Amino acid sequence: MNEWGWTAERERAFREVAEPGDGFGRVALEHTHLYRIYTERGDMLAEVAGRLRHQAQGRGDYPAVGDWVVIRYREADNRAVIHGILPRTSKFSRKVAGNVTDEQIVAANVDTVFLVNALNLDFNIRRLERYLILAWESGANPVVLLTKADLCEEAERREKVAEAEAAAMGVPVHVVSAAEGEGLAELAPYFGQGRTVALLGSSGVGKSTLVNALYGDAIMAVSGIREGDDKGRHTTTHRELVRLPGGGVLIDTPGMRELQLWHADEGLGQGFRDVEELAAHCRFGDCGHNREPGCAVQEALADGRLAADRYESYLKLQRELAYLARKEDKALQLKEKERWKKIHMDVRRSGRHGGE
Ligand SMILES: Nc1nc2c(ncn2[C@@H]2O[C@H](COP(=O)(O)OP(=O)(O)OP(=O)(O)O)[C@@H](O)[C@H]2O)c(=O)[nH]1
Ligand SMILES: [Zn+2]
Repeated sequence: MNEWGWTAERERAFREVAEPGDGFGRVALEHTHLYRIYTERGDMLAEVAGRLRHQAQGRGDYPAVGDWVVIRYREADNRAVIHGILPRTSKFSRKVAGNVTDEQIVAANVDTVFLVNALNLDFNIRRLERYLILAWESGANPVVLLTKADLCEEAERREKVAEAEAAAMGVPVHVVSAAEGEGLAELAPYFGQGRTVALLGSSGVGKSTLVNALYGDAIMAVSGIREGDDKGRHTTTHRELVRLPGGGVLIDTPGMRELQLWHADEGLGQGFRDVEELAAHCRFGDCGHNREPGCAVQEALADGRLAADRYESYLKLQRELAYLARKEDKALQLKEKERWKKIHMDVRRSGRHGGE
């Protein structure tokens, strides 16, 4: 299973919890109540054990694409039952739709996340900053991909690369053209044996085209068995985690396309290390960076070491995160209130029974 990302560290974690006869697998797809997983015995369907379901406190406690799970084989129907999830080395999560702030994992155990931006018209440095925050928060290593190089003049390209490098602060930046195959060879190191890569980027930046280019002609071999649908046409078997023919594992889930900033204070700090480092030099620990004397941020803004629009962007993201945190707080308070109401009712109900 090494080619799927199984490591000695995961083996140790598995040994700690596994019982004799247990196996392990990696989640490739989530259906409504079923998971498609890769195991030592091949590709199979798995369901979540009742106990795991009862212990789950939120959706984040359920398996997600990319997870390594502890399973028990069910010989009778060649399925498996998932009994546990091994510790995640990284995770991308989003809020569950609706009011209550619950976490849904959209991809787990990602080593490298490609932050995909197109070099033509929709290149946007502010969006890249958001992606970087998300990436730092996830625990995966970000890599910036600037796609559609063939649609961008040389001079403009250099300028955009410089902008991206400034925002990315040490994160590698690669220029590629999936259409012309340019720059793809540079990406090979991220697809070493068992290394997992996920893609993050808005619609139309060229993610699917890039995936196809990375697969090369082998896409059919990777997708595995062809299944006939009821109209008699042939479709490939859908998986959200697949192995590339040259090595490496690729995660491409729709959920990755709907990621929002959430619980990203740490990511914000890492994505804007320049601002945070300046702030650490302000005279006052609680400096609001407005008109306080000895404000290192204002000084840097004044002498141009910190660009005004970058600082604006930082403030905007900080406000956004604070807003989300307040919203979540409210949701939690409501949930707590509901819980107490229910306990109260249960107590009353049992009291009434007791009096009969
Ligand atoms: N010229 C050029 N066009 C490209 C390149 N990569 C993708 N495109 C085109 O850009 C359009 C969008 O590409 P997709 O690969 O579908 O983009 P995506 O990011 O997967 O979009 P979603 O599936 O909506 O998330 C398509 O018309 C592609 O042909 C490239 O390197 N050069
Ligand atoms: Zn300050």
